[in-house]
Amino acid sequence: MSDLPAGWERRQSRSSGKEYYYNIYTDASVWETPIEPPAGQVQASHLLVKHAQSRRPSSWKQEKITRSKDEALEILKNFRAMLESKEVKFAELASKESDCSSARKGGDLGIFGRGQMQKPFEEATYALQVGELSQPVFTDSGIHLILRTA
Ligand SMILES: O=C(N[C@H](Cc1nc2ccccc2[nH]1)C(=O)O)c1cc2ccccc2s1
Repeated sequence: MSDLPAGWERRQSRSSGKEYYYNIYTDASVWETPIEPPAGQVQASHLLVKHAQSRRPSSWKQEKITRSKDEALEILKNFRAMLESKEVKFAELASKESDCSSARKGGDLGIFGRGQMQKPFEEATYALQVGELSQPVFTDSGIHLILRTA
């Protein structure tokens, strides 16, 4: 049986009996078999809070984002406290609150290598251990919480 990347569990759907996969870090469930990223590549989920100075101050959540950068940081710090206290799971919170279109996938960005994401985001992700949640990370898109998942 192919072993799964760290953090993933194989489960059986009670309704369909089909096998699915559950990630213990994000609480995300997916049908497709998770794969280990190729050497030198990583996988991460994130929750993005945009602000008026974001490169694109608009999202699926809010057509015109007017909050200040300081307000965005306060909001994100509150989300981080909720995640740390296990009050809410990452995928659930990101799906409701992230200003990135990856919200519809619980914040999952998939596998990426160096040179693909904005530098502050890349550096922060590569510095995390698998399963670790970042401090707030600032990019031109806004302010992020990053959870490295592989
Ligand atoms: O750049 C994206 N979305 C932008 C916001 C954003 N800016 C980012 C900067 C670094 C990493 C993720 C980021 N997401 C938007 O919706 O305005 C991406 C969305 C998605 C969705 C699925 C997989 C990768 C990506 S990258």
